[in-house]
Amino acid sequence: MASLPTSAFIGALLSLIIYIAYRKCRPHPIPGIPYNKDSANRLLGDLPRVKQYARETGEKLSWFALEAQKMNTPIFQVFIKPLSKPWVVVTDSRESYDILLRRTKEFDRSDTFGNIFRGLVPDHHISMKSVNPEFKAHRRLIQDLMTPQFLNEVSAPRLYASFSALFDLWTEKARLAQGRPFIAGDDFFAAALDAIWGVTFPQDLKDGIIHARLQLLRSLETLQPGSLTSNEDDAVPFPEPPMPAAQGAILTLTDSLEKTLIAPIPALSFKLLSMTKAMRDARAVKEEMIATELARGKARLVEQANGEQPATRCAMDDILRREIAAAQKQNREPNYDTRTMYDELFGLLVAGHDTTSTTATWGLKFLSDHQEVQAKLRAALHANFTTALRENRRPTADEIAKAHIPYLDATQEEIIRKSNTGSAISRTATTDTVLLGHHIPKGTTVFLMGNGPDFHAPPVGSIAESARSESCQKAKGRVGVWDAADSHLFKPERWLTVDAETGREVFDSTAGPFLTFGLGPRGCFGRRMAYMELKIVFVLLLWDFELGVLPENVNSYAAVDKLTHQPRQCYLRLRSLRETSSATATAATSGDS
Ligand code: HEM
Repeated sequence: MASLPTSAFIGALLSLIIYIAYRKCRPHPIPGIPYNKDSANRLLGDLPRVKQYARETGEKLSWFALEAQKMNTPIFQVFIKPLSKPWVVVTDSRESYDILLRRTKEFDRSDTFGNIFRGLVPDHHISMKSVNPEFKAHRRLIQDLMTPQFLNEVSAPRLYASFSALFDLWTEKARLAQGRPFIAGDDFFAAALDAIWGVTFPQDLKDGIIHARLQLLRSLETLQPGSLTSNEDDAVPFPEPPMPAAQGAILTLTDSLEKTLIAPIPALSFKLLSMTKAMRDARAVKEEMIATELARGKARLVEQANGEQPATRCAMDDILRREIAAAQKQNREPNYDTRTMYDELFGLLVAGHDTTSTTATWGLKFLSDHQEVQAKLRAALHANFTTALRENRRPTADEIAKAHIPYLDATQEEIIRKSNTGSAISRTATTDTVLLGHHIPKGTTVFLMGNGPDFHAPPVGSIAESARSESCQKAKGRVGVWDAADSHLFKPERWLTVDAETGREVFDSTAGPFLTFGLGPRGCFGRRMAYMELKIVFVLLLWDFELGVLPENVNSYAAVDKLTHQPRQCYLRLRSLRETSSATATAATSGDS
């Protein structure tokens, strides 16, 4: 047994070791940048506060915006990852634009953002640094997918067909619901998945989720007894066919991505998550689906090269053709069954459906709540698509693509701005640098918030012009600023101005800042497709329906931060405006399967 002085010595030594370990492990603030003092004294830093906020609200990223307001500063630091550098948060649009557009040598794809995807799609370019030669090779593989030719010839017809099918489904729902509200968000997510699936693989629309839902509803004369209550504000439940296995797998896998967003050790959390049966099954289904599609694609390309089939076009076939061309140039055999192929293809499905559908579902809510915007936009559409109106049909994909309607552009941009689908963009400092006069050590993650001060709320704090970088000072005035009194409101008119020469109302894309797609060389790759998709959606939606005012109990603006910032509730109360039967109109206008 140790004598008393020895025990005291061991106790003191242990206390010292614990104290040194605590000093080492607790957050180490970057000098000069504001932070929460209590958090700096906690081993887990700000993490417990964010987690509590997330438990209470379902949101994570709005916590950062609120923190800026509480501290009244456009730059501060938070301690989210134990044993790691603090994250620096910026809520100033000029500085954020400067980092994303002009300081790309100092700031690259962030490790935090990359880690979200690294577990699920380790070989997708989204998690790679821009200086990685692999990044450029991956981008070359998919570069054609956002060209006007691919978008107009391949994407547009498929997007048009998928959303026409969705609106056919909603015509049936409107008929059966008899003026009552119903859940619309889930249908929209399904339609967006059908759409990007059909752009990526040569999938028949009839194998999609919406077609199955439509078939089921068309077979119903009326709903089950009890579905329609006497209260016209009660939401109507609709029966749903089972989710096809492959699409179900994609949804399970997409949902898993959000779990690593604020995990202390993202790789470990993803590993643990991957061990669950649901994830193992989903991954197996996804791998088999892509393997089957790749095998069919290869066979198709051989037949096409032999002149046995006309050339098909979908994203996968384009990517395969690119790989063949690259292999020929490098005098090697083409590599089809690579992780790169699997991950880039899967990445299109994930990045291409969750984001657009989140944005559009917010749009459904804004339009339902702003009857005046809806009426004005519908009038603008009727004034523009006069032939379609006269012929009592939907505008075609081609007519929509060619239309220039300032109020449509303005409404769409305002939906994108207000949706906050991507609420924050992050970058990692690739070198020691300076931000708003503060030293930023190499390796620090910087969060550029697009959801609070300066974007949707009055700016906070004040910034001396001399504290800004030279490039930021030079770019002053290139993008407008929002009126602090109404930046929180949904107001499409903020994007309109009068052309001094013609006196006409025009859309001004630089009227003010938003970060929904990120910006710069690592901004959203699919932005053009997203714009095309949203344009088709909002034209067809307002052509086909009047979106009624919703009862309060199904019209909350509460959100949940998953991979995107999604509304918790997305209901619609629809009145069909189409005089012809949906089936006839679709056949006449889509010109697609
Ligand atoms: C409204 C729809 C969309 C929104 C709001 C959105 C938002 C974003 C955001 C915020 C980023 C990160 C940007 C940054 O760090 O600066 C991103 C990246 C990306 N998005 Fe989108 N996106 C949308 C649609 C799409 C579509 C349709 C596709 C493809 C079919 C797509 C593919 C990608 C890819 C591949 C990246 C990674 C780019 C890179 O790492 O360089 N996105 N998107």
